[in-house]
Amino acid sequence: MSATGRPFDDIRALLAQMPGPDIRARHDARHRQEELTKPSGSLGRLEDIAEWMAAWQGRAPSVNRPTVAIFAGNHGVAARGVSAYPTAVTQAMVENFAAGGAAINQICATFDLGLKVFDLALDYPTADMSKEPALSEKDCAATMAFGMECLAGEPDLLCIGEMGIGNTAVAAAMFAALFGGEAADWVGPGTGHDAAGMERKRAIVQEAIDLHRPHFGNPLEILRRLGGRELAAMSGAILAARLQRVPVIVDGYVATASAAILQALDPTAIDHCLFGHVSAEPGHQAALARMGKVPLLALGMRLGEGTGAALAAAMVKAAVACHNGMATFAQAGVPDRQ
Ligand SMILES: Cc1cc2ncn([C@H]3O[C@H](COP(=O)(O)O)[C@@H](O)[C@H]3O)c2cc1C
Ligand SMILES: O=C(O)c1cccnc1
Repeated sequence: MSATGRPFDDIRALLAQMPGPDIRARHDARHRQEELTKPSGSLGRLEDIAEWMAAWQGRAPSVNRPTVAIFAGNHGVAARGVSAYPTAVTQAMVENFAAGGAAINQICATFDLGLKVFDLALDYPTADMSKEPALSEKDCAATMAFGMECLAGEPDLLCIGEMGIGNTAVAAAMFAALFGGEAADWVGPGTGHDAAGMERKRAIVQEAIDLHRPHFGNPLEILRRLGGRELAAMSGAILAARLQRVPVIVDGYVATASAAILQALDPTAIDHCLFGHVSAEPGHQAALARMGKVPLLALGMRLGEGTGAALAAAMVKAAVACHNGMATFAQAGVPDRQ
């Protein structure tokens, strides 16, 4: 953290240092696609993915250390009943991740993905966003810096997921702050709510929107006032990945809110991100559309914990395997088009 200035100044300084895509590597990948033994363009989006990987890795694409990072945090606002489940589930699920009993463990095992779980002061929920800012500027910036640590194992493809009871309410408030509209436009059932639960969730998210509205012009203020620790850590992780030229796959509704903060700070800040799936949480499609992002998968999932991103990572691995392992027309002696 800088000795002078405000904690967020360091984040802004990093945003100013973001590398762009490697045009040469992308061009080389495009060229190779044309020589592989398939009709031109026939691998559809897999071809775009191979080029996107090359552009952000700055070389011929490869996936040797794909990693799912799950960030876990607790939210003061959860005590008001915005979730169908109790706050204790966050810690219990972190233990379940460690024991191998969660959906994400099985998906990672199926596709040979590494899994890292970062729990963020679970015994100390953030302040209730409906009453006060969830985090101080200092804590928010420090938590973003902590999120950057997930690059330590040098992943070459990073999937971003989260665990935090109540965080679909938090994400809904953040989307309203970033994209406009009211709570009703962004609040969905999350883990599942009856009509009364939905009504309560909407009312509480609306309180948070009304309280913090004067600050909606500043994306980092939105993150600290309405977000929480896992949201801040995911924003930091996505930014750090960019700085280290690591392509990112963003998970569902909640992880997308962290990416949206970075895009609001700089429209190019999430060009190295692929959106793994569209969640069944109703606001996710709307948020992705606002961000100009087309998700890879649509499986009707609404779990979080990195599951949609991890499934998409399997597609990225397949795209890169085709790109690197297929024979060219010349190698295979297959006649090219006339
Ligand atoms: C057992 C269980 C496992 C989960 N894994 C992810 N989430 C997901 O649900 C939470 C958000 O939904 P809400 O805002 O309604 O609380 C997050 O923790 C998210 O990752 C889970 C939720 C539960 C209950
Ligand atoms: O899409 C998500 O990220 C999501 C949806 C419901 C519950 N938790 C997370």
